[in-house]
Formats: sequence, C-alpha cells, structure tokens
Amino acid sequence: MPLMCSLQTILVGDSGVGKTSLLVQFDQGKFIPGSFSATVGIGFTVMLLGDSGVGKTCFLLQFKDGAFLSGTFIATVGIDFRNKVVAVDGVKVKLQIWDTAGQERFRSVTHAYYRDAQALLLLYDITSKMSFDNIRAWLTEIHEYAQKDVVIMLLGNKADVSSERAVRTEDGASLAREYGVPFMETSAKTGMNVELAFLAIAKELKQRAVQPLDEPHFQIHDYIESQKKKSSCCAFS
Ligand SMILES: Nc1nc2c(ncn2[C@@H]2O[C@H](COP(=O)(O)OP(=O)(O)OP(=O)(O)O)[C@@H](O)[C@H]2O)c(=O)[nH]1
Repeated sequence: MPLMCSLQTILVGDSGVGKTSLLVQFDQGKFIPGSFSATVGIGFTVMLLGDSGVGKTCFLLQFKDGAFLSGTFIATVGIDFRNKVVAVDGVKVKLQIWDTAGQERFRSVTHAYYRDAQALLLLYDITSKMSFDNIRAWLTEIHEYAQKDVVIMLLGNKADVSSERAVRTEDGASLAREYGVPFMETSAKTGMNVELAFLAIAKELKQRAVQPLDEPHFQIHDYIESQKKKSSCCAFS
C-alpha cells in the first residue's frame, strides 16, 4: 500500500492581506483581480461516502463547478477536498467537502476523518445493486467512527441512467426511513438534486449552529420532500 500522509496548513493574517488569493493561486494556478470578499465566519465539513464508482467525485465537481466529468473513471486516492460558499437565508456558509476513496484499501485512511465531519452524504449507484446492499455496512462504519449527532443523507446517484436501474426508488426510500435519514435520487451528470443535497445540509447545520431556541426548527426531511425533483418526471438520456 502506498505511503500517504495528510498535512493541514492554516493561513492566518489580517482581512485583505491576500490569504484567499494565495490559496486560489495554489489550488487553481490563477489570480482573480478585484474579487475581494471577506471570507465567511461560518463553515462546516461535509464528507462524501459510498462504494468506489458510485459517483462521489463527479457529484462534488458538479456542485463545485457545474460540470460533469464523463469518460475515464479515475478512482480517488485516499481523500481530496474542495470548498464552496453557499448562501443560506442571506448568510454565507462555507462548506469544506471531503471526497473520500470508496476502495476498501483506503478505508483505514478515511476512517480517521469521520470524526471531523458534521455531515455525511452517503451515495449508492441506482444501477448497482451491490453498492446499495453495501449501504448497511457503510452505516455501521458511520455509527462506529462518526460523531453521534452527524447529519446523514442517503443519495441514489446516476438517476439519469434509468434504463439500467437495479435499485427501485421505493427501496432507497424505505432504507432511509429505517435509519431515519433523508433520501433522494440524484444525478451528477444532469445536476438533478445535487445543489439541493448540499443546500439542505448547509441549512440544517447553520440552523443548529445559530438559530435561537425559540424559532421553529428547520425540518430537513420536509424541506427535501418539497424541493426535490423526482427522477421519473424528467427525460434522461
Ligand atoms: N451516467 C452517470 N454517470 C456517472 C454519474 N456520476 C458518476 N458517473 C460516472 O461514474 C464513474 C465513477 O465516478 P466517480 O465520481 O469517479 O466515482 P467515485 O465514487 O468518486 O469513485 P472512487 O473515487 O473510487 O470512490 C465515472 O465514469 C463517472 O463518469 C451520474 O450521475 N450519471
């Protein structure tokens, strides 16, 4: 097994000295002139989990860049991350999203990160019965390694390839009910429900962090049910 290590570096300094620009230059190799906006003070860590090939990396890139990576499948090695700021009820919320390798051989590396995640998006592939059957094992691992109050969402990805469907929508919904977690089908290819998944997570975490006790609690299940697009209603290739 290749030797891997993860290093975390924190950029500190006064507002406006160029911390974000330095990071963008390092990450994307470019400088964005005149784009100063103060980095938001509220941020959460979200982790993507699920078998290798279910579409975690594509799901993240669709959310981050609005693009779909088709063609050659390159499995993630260990763990990778991306940041994205979303607006939740007028407040900027920064999501740091960890994309984990689904391959078994990286499991000990990814376990180390579970405890730092405030939300977990657990994906299976609707064209792969095995990826769905493995969800129970993923949930067992989550209960072993993650924080007790972590927000979990179950996602049936690749809903655009309905001709090869191997897992019924009802079966996904029923498993989610059994574990008391919200559920929806998504497509990293078309973008269906991708933004909604992250937005619902951001809303739930933000309300937990800042909402006064006397205000009504945000209901993530109700929010998703009212917003999600059903795969059956859309024409897919
Ligand atoms: N049709 C379709 N293909 C998808 C979708 N999401 C991902 N794929 C394809 O599925 C393959 C695997 O996608 P990845 O995002 O790399 O899978 P992963 O879960 O990150 O895999 P690991 O990094 O090994 O854990 C790629 O060939 C993608 O093009 C989707 O929503 N629809």
